[in-house]
Amino acid sequence: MSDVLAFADVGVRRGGTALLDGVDWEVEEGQRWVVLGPNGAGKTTLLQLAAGRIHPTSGVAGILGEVLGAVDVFELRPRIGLSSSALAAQIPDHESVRDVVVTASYGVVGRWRESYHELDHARADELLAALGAAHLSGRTFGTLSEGERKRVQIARALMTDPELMLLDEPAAGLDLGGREDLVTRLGEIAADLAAPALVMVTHHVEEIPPHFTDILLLREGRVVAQGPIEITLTEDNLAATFGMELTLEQHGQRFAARARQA
Ligand SMILES: Nc1ncnc2c1ncn2[C@@H]1O[C@H](COP(=O)(O)OP(=O)(O)OP(=O)(O)O)[C@@H](O)[C@H]1O
Repeated sequence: MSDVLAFADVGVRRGGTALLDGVDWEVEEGQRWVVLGPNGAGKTTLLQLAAGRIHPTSGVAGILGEVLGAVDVFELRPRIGLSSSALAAQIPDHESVRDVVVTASYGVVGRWRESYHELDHARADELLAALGAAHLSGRTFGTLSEGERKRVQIARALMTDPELMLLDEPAAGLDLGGREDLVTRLGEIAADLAAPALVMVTHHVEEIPPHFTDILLLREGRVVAQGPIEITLTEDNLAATFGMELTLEQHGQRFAARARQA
């Protein structure tokens, strides 16, 4: 198995602040990782590194067999799917949903719109259907609900057939039905052996989809614990991550946590 991500003693500093410190992390093909931690823990910073969008201040960050700093990131980025609200904010409101998805491949192959092959459109339709968004393909992005936008963003991130898929808080801002729908669909993607390695950032154990394999718990820029979910996601590790006593329940492949009552 080859490494998708190989971070060794990685740190990111801004001014006098350590956003990440001493992070060792390896993600292998076929793995589906959750990165869990409180606000400000450094989760988005970690994902930005994994996406090749920032460089470490210290340590070595390996991505898809290349080393950040010694590789042309513009060649690396198309191999990585990224879905985040910051990227979604750049999508024009008037763009049709089908174009939002199909244009993901424009930047990769650098072709003009006119020459886009019917296969690209078929792939976009297939991905929208897999995300339960086929009926939205003719709508403009600006008219979609938050939940619909999230599904379209994920279809877009999968369009280039990436080797690594990064999801930054995909369920943030969704109502209960929207969250459950998205978590179920992410579980289906995670169960698909042909799917890329996945890394999903979240604040909530309730949002961990079925079939995710591993978890990295982050607090104040440092790794609290990491490894297979079944042995790493414990009440003690959650308490150390969030700084409070928590009870953890497991229902099948789903989790729920709340404050421990006195
Ligand atoms: N350019 C910067 N200069 C100084 N501090 C920064 C900078 N960028 C981020 N930070 C700080 O680094 C910390 C980690 O930020 P990051 O966005 O990675 O956390 P996060 O875990 O994703 O948080 P959230 O869950 O709230 O989105 C935060 O305290 C943030 O304020």
